[in-house]
Amino acid sequence: MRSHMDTHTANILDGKALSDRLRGEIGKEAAELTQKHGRAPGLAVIIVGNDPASHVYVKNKKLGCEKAGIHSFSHELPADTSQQHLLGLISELNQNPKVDGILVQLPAPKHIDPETIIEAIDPGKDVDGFHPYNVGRLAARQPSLRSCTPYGCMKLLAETGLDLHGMECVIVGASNIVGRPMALELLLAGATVTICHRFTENLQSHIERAEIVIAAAGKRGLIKGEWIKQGAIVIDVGIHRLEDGSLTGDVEFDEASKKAGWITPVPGGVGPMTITMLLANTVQAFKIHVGDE
Ligand SMILES: Nc1nc(=O)c2c([nH]1)NC[C@@H]1CN(c3ccc(C(=O)N[C@@H](CCC(=O)O)C(=O)O)cc3)C=[N+]21
Ligand SMILES: [Mg+2]
Repeated sequence: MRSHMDTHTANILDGKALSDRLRGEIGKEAAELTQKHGRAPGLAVIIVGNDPASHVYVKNKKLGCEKAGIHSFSHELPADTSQQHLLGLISELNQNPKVDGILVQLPAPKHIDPETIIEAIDPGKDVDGFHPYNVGRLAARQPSLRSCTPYGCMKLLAETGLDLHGMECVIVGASNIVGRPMALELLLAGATVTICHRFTENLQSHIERAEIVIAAAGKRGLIKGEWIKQGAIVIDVGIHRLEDGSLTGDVEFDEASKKAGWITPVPGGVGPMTITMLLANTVQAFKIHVGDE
């Protein structure tokens, strides 16, 4: 394999292939645990409203569960579901011994406060890793359930075989669900971390010195290919649907590929890994609940 410094066309970090491999391992472990404990790991998925894109994601999560031998419990609620009703359902699922993981698909309708919902989930069942308890565990270097997208990005980075200690990492985007936990993951791995966000001045100057770029701004084509440092690793968390139905990311892929040593495609990069880590977290939550940890 080529080293990360001498290429002119980037190596592809194939999230689909890595997902297939990891889901095979997760499925094997789920089968062993089902045999040993007499029940399968269970994931409850709640979706409020009828956003078509959200329904596609939820369908893919349920399909992923099925294939990995994880039982999925589906709760599809109308858009006018009250926050109180949703909190009642979460409380029931928190008590349900067959449910190891609870996921409330976001975004929820405007009359529902996502922070209140996330905090209502038992941290031991928070397979999204969004609860402040789980974010705090990661911040304190004692990770428990880790946020799926950053966790998936760490698995992709591990595929390069490179030691992350002392690497210059630049994250673009400071959201609760990607940028911030991503910084905590990279810090835990020994990297030097910069988070850029909407108030950052001269984004280009930060990208130009980055050995690892994590693009999670949610702005199509924000990261210009010519900014990328020769040989850098580029992880594109962005996902944008174009008018012709195709998907693209936050990075100018073709141009960036000429500079990067490694790059994730969109689709087929971070997206499948997010669902894979959700399945991994559900198996981990099961082990926590049955005391098999
Ligand atoms: N509570 C919660 N947890 C989430 O993890 C969560 C969420 N809410 N809300 C929405 C975002 C988005 N998300 C994605 C998952 C998989 C792909 C994925 O598999 N993408 C495929 C393409 C899929 C397609 O064709 O549309 C790919 O990149 O190859 C993308 C995005 C999880 N999210
Ligand atoms: Mg952001």
